[in-house]
Amino acid sequence: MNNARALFSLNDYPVQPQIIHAPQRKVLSVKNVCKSYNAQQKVLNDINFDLHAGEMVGIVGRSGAGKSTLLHVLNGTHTATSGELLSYPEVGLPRDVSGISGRALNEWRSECGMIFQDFCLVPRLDVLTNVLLGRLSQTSTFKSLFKVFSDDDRARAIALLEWMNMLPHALQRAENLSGGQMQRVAICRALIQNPSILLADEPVASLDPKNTQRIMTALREVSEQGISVMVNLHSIELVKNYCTRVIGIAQGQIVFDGHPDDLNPDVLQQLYVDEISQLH
Ligand SMILES: Nc1ncnc2c1ncn2[C@@H]1O[C@H](COP(=O)(O)OP(=O)(O)OP(=O)(O)O)[C@@H](O)[C@H]1O
Repeated sequence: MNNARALFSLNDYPVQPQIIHAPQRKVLSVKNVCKSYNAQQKVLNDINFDLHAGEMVGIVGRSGAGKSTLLHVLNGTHTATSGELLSYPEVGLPRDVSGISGRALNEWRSECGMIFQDFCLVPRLDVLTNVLLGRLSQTSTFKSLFKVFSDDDRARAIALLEWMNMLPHALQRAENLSGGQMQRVAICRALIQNPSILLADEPVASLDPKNTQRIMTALREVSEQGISVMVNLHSIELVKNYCTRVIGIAQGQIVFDGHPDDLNPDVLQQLYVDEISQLH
């Protein structure tokens, strides 16, 4: 069991953030990935990077640059038009997870968990059940039909909710939560799948400063436990405060990949050139 898999185990609870020093194990290699939704536009154009355990990577770029598309392609919700996504398991050989389907794709989506912009919670179900739904891909069809979850799953869901200060809301319907609370539940649901990679698509887009800080701190704690976190952000300040690495995308291409401290005015100009020129 690696650090990521040990995360939030009941024995270790409460979580003690563990500082992990580079270099870390490679978990994913993105090679020459392109994505087009139609013949007119290449939304992702020759994307290449390696992802390592425990990294907290901010993805930045102007609206429409391709940030969401990148996360969807990594998680398999959208299929890459070309290129490879090499997943490096703890044991065994790397395998290309682009273009997989069926059960293999479900397994990959558990391994590479995603928090979607609209949370994707089931409004009429309570918070605890919403978190447990994250276990469905690892539960038999019969059990998932009747929402039968093991005691271990329940205990883990409760531990995650407690970590996120959401336990008092466990029996409340998801539809009655605030945006920040929904985001916290969505994080718990992604984590109950024991991912080695966690993708978050603009998780603080509509949150107030307190909830923003809470969510970003939680994501950083997750990364400190050895899970690779990739998070789409519109705030350079948040990238500098929370991320260990930043990937800048402009028109579907990576134009910067490095430490947040190295984001200089030239890079920012390149990333946000259209938005800046529109202000003048
Ligand atoms: N499902 C889709 N079908 C067709 N085009 C799409 C689809 N999803 C995104 N696009 C287009 O791909 C481009 C990149 O969109 P994407 O959502 O990845 O950008 P983004 O950088 O995440 O933007 P934002 O910051 O506004 O969320 C845009 O031109 C968008 O219109």
